Amino acid sequence: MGRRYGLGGPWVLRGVDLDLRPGTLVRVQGTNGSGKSTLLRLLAGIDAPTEGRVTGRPRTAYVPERFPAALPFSAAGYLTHLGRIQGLGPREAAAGAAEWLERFGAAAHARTPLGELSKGTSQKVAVAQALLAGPELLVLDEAWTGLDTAAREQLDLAVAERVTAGAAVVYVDHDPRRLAGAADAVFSVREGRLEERPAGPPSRGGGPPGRPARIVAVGPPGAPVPRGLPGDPEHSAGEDGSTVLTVADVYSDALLRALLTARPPWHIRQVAVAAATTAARPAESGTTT
Ligand SMILES: Nc1ncnc2c1ncn2[C@@H]1O[C@H](COP(=O)(O)OP(=O)(O)OP(=O)(O)O)[C@@H](O)[C@H]1O
Repeated sequence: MGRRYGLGGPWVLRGVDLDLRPGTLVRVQGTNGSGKSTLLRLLAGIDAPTEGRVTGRPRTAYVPERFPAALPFSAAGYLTHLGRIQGLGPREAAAGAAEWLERFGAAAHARTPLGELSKGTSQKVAVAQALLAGPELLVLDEAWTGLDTAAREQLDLAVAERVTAGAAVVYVDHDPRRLAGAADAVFSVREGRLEERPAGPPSRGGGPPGRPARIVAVGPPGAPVPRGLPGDPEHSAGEDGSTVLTVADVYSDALLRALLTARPPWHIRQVAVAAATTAARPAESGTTT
Protein backbone atom coordinates (compact mmCIF):
# COMPACT_ATOMS: atom_id res chain seq x y z
CA MET A 1 0.00 0.00 0.00
CA GLY A 2 1.01 3.63 -0.33
CA ARG A 3 -0.05 6.99 1.08
CA ARG A 4 0.46 10.53 -0.08
CA TYR A 5 -1.29 13.64 1.09
CA GLY A 6 -3.06 15.85 -1.42
CA LEU A 7 -3.19 15.56 -5.18
CA GLY A 8 0.26 14.96 -6.57
CA GLY A 9 1.94 15.32 -3.18
CA PRO A 10 5.07 13.28 -2.47
CA TRP A 11 4.58 9.68 -1.50
CA VAL A 12 5.06 9.36 2.26
CA LEU A 13 4.79 5.58 2.04
CA ARG A 14 5.00 3.42 -1.05
CA GLY A 15 5.04 -0.32 -1.69
CA VAL A 16 4.53 -1.10 1.99
CA ASP A 17 3.65 -4.75 2.57
CA LEU A 18 3.28 -5.69 6.21
CA ASP A 19 1.71 -8.77 7.72
CA LEU A 20 0.79 -8.39 11.40
CA ARG A 21 0.46 -11.76 13.08
CA PRO A 22 -1.53 -12.40 16.27
CA GLY A 23 0.55 -12.52 19.45
CA THR A 24 3.41 -10.42 18.14
CA LEU A 25 5.00 -7.18 19.25
CA VAL A 26 6.19 -4.98 16.38
CA ARG A 27 8.29 -1.85 16.68
CA VAL A 28 8.27 0.83 13.97
CA GLN A 29 11.15 3.29 13.91
CA GLY A 30 12.46 6.02 11.63
CA THR A 31 13.65 9.61 11.59
CA ASN A 32 11.32 12.58 12.22
CA GLY A 33 8.78 12.96 9.46
CA SER A 34 9.67 9.63 7.85
CA GLY A 35 6.06 8.43 7.98
CA LYS A 36 5.78 6.41 11.20
CA SER A 37 2.55 8.06 12.37
CA THR A 38 1.14 7.80 8.86
CA LEU A 39 1.79 4.06 8.87
CA LEU A 40 0.26 3.63 12.34
CA ARG A 41 -2.87 5.56 11.35
CA LEU A 42 -3.27 3.32 8.30
CA LEU A 43 -2.86 0.21 10.45
CA ALA A 44 -5.34 1.55 13.00
CA GLY A 45 -7.86 2.16 10.22
CA ILE A 46 -8.33 5.86 10.95
CA ASP A 47 -6.70 6.79 7.62
CA ALA A 48 -6.97 5.04 4.28
CA PRO A 49 -4.12 4.27 1.87
CA THR A 50 -3.97 6.23 -1.37
CA GLU A 51 -3.12 3.01 -3.17
CA GLY A 52 -3.41 -0.61 -2.11
CA ARG A 53 -5.43 -1.66 0.91
CA VAL A 54 -5.37 -2.87 4.46
CA THR A 55 -7.05 -6.24 4.88
CA GLY A 56 -8.36 -7.98 7.99
CA ARG A 57 -10.61 -6.38 10.58
CA PRO A 58 -9.27 -7.11 14.05
CA ARG A 59 -10.84 -5.17 16.92
CA THR A 60 -8.42 -2.29 16.98
CA ALA A 61 -7.44 0.34 19.53
CA TYR A 62 -5.16 3.27 18.91
CA VAL A 63 -3.32 5.75 21.10
CA PRO A 64 -2.58 8.85 19.02
CA GLU A 65 0.41 11.10 19.52
CA ARG A 66 -1.97 13.84 20.68
CA PHE A 67 -5.12 13.09 22.63
CA PRO A 68 -8.16 15.34 21.97
CA ALA A 69 -9.10 16.17 25.56
CA ALA A 70 -11.79 18.80 24.93
CA LEU A 71 -14.80 16.49 25.26
CA PRO A 72 -17.69 17.00 27.72
CA PHE A 73 -16.94 13.97 29.89
CA SER A 74 -15.29 13.12 33.17
CA ALA A 75 -12.33 10.72 32.84
CA ALA A 76 -14.38 7.74 34.04
CA GLY A 77 -17.44 8.86 32.07
CA TYR A 78 -15.40 9.07 28.89
CA LEU A 79 -13.83 5.65 29.39
CA THR A 80 -17.18 4.07 30.22
CA HIS A 81 -18.69 5.65 27.12
CA LEU A 82 -15.87 4.33 24.93
CA GLY A 83 -16.12 0.92 26.56
CA ARG A 84 -19.81 0.83 25.61
CA ILE A 85 -18.98 1.84 22.03
CA GLN A 86 -16.44 -0.97 21.95
CA GLY A 87 -19.14 -3.47 22.88
CA LEU A 88 -18.81 -3.79 26.66
CA GLY A 89 -21.96 -3.98 28.82
CA PRO A 90 -22.68 -0.99 31.12
CA ARG A 91 -21.25 -2.62 34.26
CA GLU A 92 -18.28 -4.10 32.45
CA ALA A 93 -17.49 -0.73 30.87
CA ALA A 94 -17.73 1.12 34.21
CA ALA A 95 -15.64 -1.55 35.98
CA GLY A 96 -13.05 -1.51 33.20
CA ALA A 97 -12.84 2.28 33.35
CA ALA A 98 -12.28 2.19 37.13
CA GLU A 99 -9.76 -0.63 36.89
CA TRP A 100 -7.60 1.00 34.21
CA LEU A 101 -7.65 4.37 35.94
CA GLU A 102 -6.53 2.56 39.09
CA ARG A 103 -3.78 0.68 37.26
CA PHE A 104 -2.41 3.89 35.82
CA GLY A 105 -2.58 5.68 39.16
CA ALA A 106 -5.35 8.05 38.02
CA ALA A 107 -8.27 6.79 40.13
CA ALA A 108 -8.38 10.10 42.03
CA HIS A 109 -9.26 11.84 38.76
CA ALA A 110 -12.13 9.57 37.78
CA ARG A 111 -14.66 12.41 38.18
CA THR A 112 -12.45 15.20 36.83
CA PRO A 113 -13.66 16.71 33.53
CA LEU A 114 -11.32 15.75 30.67
CA GLY A 115 -10.54 19.38 29.94
CA GLU A 116 -9.21 19.90 33.48
CA LEU A 117 -6.82 16.94 33.51
CA SER A 118 -3.09 17.50 33.53
CA LYS A 119 -1.19 16.41 30.41
CA GLY A 120 0.07 13.29 32.17
CA THR A 121 -3.36 12.24 33.40
CA SER A 122 -4.87 12.93 29.96
CA GLN A 123 -2.29 10.56 28.53
CA LYS A 124 -3.26 7.92 31.09
CA VAL A 125 -6.88 8.24 29.92
CA ALA A 126 -5.73 8.00 26.29
CA VAL A 127 -3.89 4.78 27.06
CA ALA A 128 -6.70 3.39 29.23
CA GLN A 129 -9.27 3.88 26.44
CA ALA A 130 -7.14 1.73 24.16
CA LEU A 131 -6.75 -1.10 26.66
CA LEU A 132 -10.30 -1.13 27.98
CA ALA A 133 -11.88 -3.68 25.66
CA GLY A 134 -8.90 -5.99 25.13
CA PRO A 135 -8.16 -5.09 21.48
CA GLU A 136 -6.85 -7.67 19.00
CA LEU A 137 -4.67 -5.00 17.42
CA LEU A 138 -3.19 -2.30 19.63
CA VAL A 139 -1.46 0.63 17.92
CA LEU A 140 0.63 2.88 20.16
CA ASP A 141 2.11 6.09 18.76
CA GLU A 142 4.51 7.45 21.39
CA ALA A 143 1.99 6.32 24.02
CA TRP A 144 4.56 6.34 26.84
CA THR A 145 5.33 10.04 26.37
CA GLY A 146 4.07 12.09 29.30
CA LEU A 147 3.44 9.11 31.56
CA ASP A 148 5.19 8.86 34.93
CA THR A 149 7.53 5.95 35.62
CA ALA A 150 4.91 3.79 37.33
CA ALA A 151 2.40 4.33 34.52
CA ARG A 152 5.07 3.57 31.90
CA GLU A 153 5.76 0.29 33.64
CA GLN A 154 2.04 -0.47 33.75
CA LEU A 155 1.87 0.16 30.02
CA ASP A 156 4.85 -2.18 29.44
CA LEU A 157 2.99 -4.79 31.44
CA ALA A 158 -0.29 -4.16 29.63
CA VAL A 159 1.50 -4.59 26.29
CA ALA A 160 2.95 -7.90 27.48
CA GLU A 161 -0.52 -8.99 28.60
CA ARG A 162 -2.09 -8.10 25.25
CA VAL A 163 0.59 -9.97 23.29
CA THR A 164 0.21 -12.93 25.63
CA ALA A 165 -3.54 -12.86 25.03
CA GLY A 166 -2.87 -13.18 21.29
CA ALA A 167 -3.10 -9.55 20.16
CA ALA A 168 -0.74 -7.84 17.75
CA VAL A 169 0.80 -4.71 19.23
CA VAL A 170 2.52 -2.12 17.01
CA TYR A 171 4.37 0.76 18.61
CA VAL A 172 6.52 3.77 17.91
CA ASP A 173 8.63 5.32 20.63
CA HIS A 174 11.48 7.80 20.53
CA ASP A 175 13.32 5.87 23.27
CA PRO A 176 15.24 2.98 21.66
CA ARG A 177 15.17 1.15 25.00
CA ARG A 178 11.35 1.02 25.08
CA LEU A 179 10.43 -2.69 25.25
CA ALA A 180 13.87 -3.40 23.85
CA GLY A 181 14.49 -7.08 23.49
CA ALA A 182 10.78 -7.84 23.61
CA ALA A 183 9.84 -6.91 20.03
CA ASP A 184 9.34 -9.82 17.66
CA ALA A 185 10.00 -7.59 14.68
CA VAL A 186 11.44 -4.13 14.10
CA PHE A 187 10.71 -2.08 10.97
CA SER A 188 12.31 1.16 9.84
CA VAL A 189 10.43 3.63 7.68
CA ARG A 190 12.97 5.10 5.29
CA GLU A 191 12.33 7.08 2.14
CA GLY A 192 8.78 5.80 2.02
CA ARG A 193 9.75 2.14 2.32
CA LEU A 194 9.47 -0.26 5.19
CA GLU A 195 12.67 -2.16 5.94
CA GLU A 196 12.83 -4.98 8.44
CA ARG A 197 15.63 -4.75 11.01
CA PRO A 198 16.93 -7.51 13.19
CA ALA A 199 14.91 -7.66 16.43
CA GLY A 200 16.53 -8.42 19.77
CA PRO A 201 18.37 -6.58 22.51
CA PRO A 202 19.88 -3.32 21.24
CA SER A 203 23.62 -2.95 21.05
CA ARG A 204 24.95 -1.07 24.02
CA GLY A 205 27.56 0.48 21.76
CA GLY A 206 30.23 0.14 24.41
CA GLY A 207 28.33 2.54 26.67
CA PRO A 208 27.58 1.96 30.34
CA PRO A 209 25.48 -1.13 30.97
CA GLY A 210 21.93 -0.52 32.15
CA ARG A 211 21.07 -1.02 35.79
CA PRO A 212 19.61 -4.41 36.52
CA ALA A 213 15.87 -4.76 36.70
CA ARG A 214 14.32 -6.54 39.67
CA ILE A 215 11.13 -8.46 39.11
CA VAL A 216 9.16 -10.01 41.96
CA ALA A 217 7.01 -12.83 40.61
CA VAL A 218 4.91 -15.63 42.02
CA GLY A 219 4.84 -18.97 40.23
CA PRO A 220 2.37 -21.80 40.49
CA PRO A 221 2.72 -23.60 43.87
CA GLY A 222 5.87 -25.73 43.90
CA ALA A 223 6.85 -24.78 40.34
CA PRO A 224 10.57 -24.17 39.74
CA VAL A 225 11.79 -21.04 37.96
CA PRO A 226 11.34 -21.82 34.24
CA ARG A 227 14.54 -22.70 32.38
CA GLY A 228 16.02 -20.65 29.57
CA LEU A 229 14.56 -17.32 30.69
CA PRO A 230 15.71 -14.25 28.69
CA GLY A 231 18.89 -12.71 30.06
CA ASP A 232 19.58 -15.71 32.32
CA PRO A 233 18.29 -13.91 35.46
CA GLU A 234 19.63 -14.50 38.94
CA HIS A 235 16.86 -15.56 41.26
CA SER A 236 16.27 -15.91 44.97
CA ALA A 237 13.34 -16.55 47.28
CA GLY A 238 11.35 -13.42 48.17
CA GLU A 239 8.58 -12.76 50.68
CA ASP A 240 5.28 -14.67 50.74
CA GLY A 241 6.41 -17.40 48.37
CA SER A 242 7.55 -14.99 45.70
CA THR A 243 10.72 -15.23 43.62
CA VAL A 244 12.97 -12.23 43.05
CA LEU A 245 14.55 -12.22 39.58
CA THR A 246 17.35 -9.85 38.66
CA VAL A 247 18.30 -9.32 35.03
CA ALA A 248 20.10 -6.76 32.84
CA ASP A 249 17.49 -4.11 31.98
CA VAL A 250 17.57 -4.82 28.23
CA TYR A 251 16.08 -8.21 29.01
CA SER A 252 13.47 -7.07 31.51
CA ASP A 253 10.60 -6.79 29.01
CA ALA A 254 11.41 -10.12 27.43
CA LEU A 255 11.67 -11.68 30.89
CA LEU A 256 8.29 -10.25 31.94
CA ARG A 257 6.78 -11.62 28.81
CA ALA A 258 8.36 -15.04 29.29
CA LEU A 259 6.99 -15.22 32.85
CA LEU A 260 3.53 -14.10 31.79
CA THR A 261 3.48 -16.62 28.95
CA ALA A 262 4.97 -19.53 30.93
CA ARG A 263 2.72 -22.57 31.20
CA PRO A 264 1.27 -22.23 33.78
CA PRO A 265 1.81 -18.47 33.89
CA TRP A 266 3.60 -16.57 36.62
CA HIS A 267 2.06 -13.57 38.29
CA ILE A 268 4.04 -10.35 38.41
CA ARG A 269 3.89 -8.67 41.79
CA GLN A 270 6.41 -5.90 41.39
CA VAL A 271 8.77 -4.47 38.79
CA ALA A 272 11.60 -2.23 39.85
CA VAL A 273 13.50 -0.35 37.19
CA ALA A 274 16.84 1.17 38.16
CA ALA A 275 16.61 2.74 41.62
CA ALA A 276 12.85 3.41 41.59
CA THR A 277 10.65 0.71 43.06
CA THR A 278 7.08 0.72 41.92
CA ALA A 279 4.34 -1.54 43.08
CA ALA A 280 2.51 -3.15 40.24
CA ARG A 281 -0.90 -4.66 40.64
CA PRO A 282 -0.68 -8.43 40.37
CA ALA A 283 -1.10 -9.19 36.69
CA GLU A 284 -2.68 -12.28 35.31
CA SER A 285 -1.54 -13.82 32.10
CA GLY A 286 -4.02 -13.42 29.32
CA THR A 287 -6.11 -10.89 31.21
CA THR A 288 -8.29 -9.14 28.72
CA THR A 289 -10.25 -7.00 31.17
N1 LIG B 1 -2.45 15.22 7.39
C1 LIG B 1 -1.35 15.49 6.69
N2 LIG B 1 -1.39 16.32 5.64
C2 LIG B 1 -0.30 16.60 4.90
N3 LIG B 1 0.92 16.08 5.15
C3 LIG B 1 1.03 15.25 6.20
C4 LIG B 1 -0.09 14.90 7.02
N4 LIG B 1 0.32 14.05 8.00
C5 LIG B 1 1.63 13.87 7.79
N5 LIG B 1 2.06 14.58 6.72
C6 LIG B 1 3.43 14.60 6.19
O1 LIG B 1 3.82 13.25 5.96
C7 LIG B 1 5.19 13.07 6.34
C8 LIG B 1 5.28 11.96 7.38
O2 LIG B 1 4.63 12.41 8.59
P1 LIG B 1 4.44 11.46 9.84
O3 LIG B 1 3.79 12.28 10.89
O4 LIG B 1 3.79 10.22 9.38
O5 LIG B 1 5.95 11.15 10.20
P2 LIG B 1 6.59 10.61 11.58
O6 LIG B 1 7.69 9.70 11.18
O7 LIG B 1 5.52 10.06 12.43
O8 LIG B 1 7.16 11.95 12.17
P3 LIG B 1 7.50 12.33 13.72
O9 LIG B 1 8.59 11.41 14.15
O10 LIG B 1 7.96 13.75 13.60
O11 LIG B 1 6.21 12.15 14.48
C9 LIG B 1 5.69 14.42 6.81
O12 LIG B 1 6.33 15.05 5.76
C10 LIG B 1 4.42 15.15 7.19
O13 LIG B 1 4.58 16.54 7.03
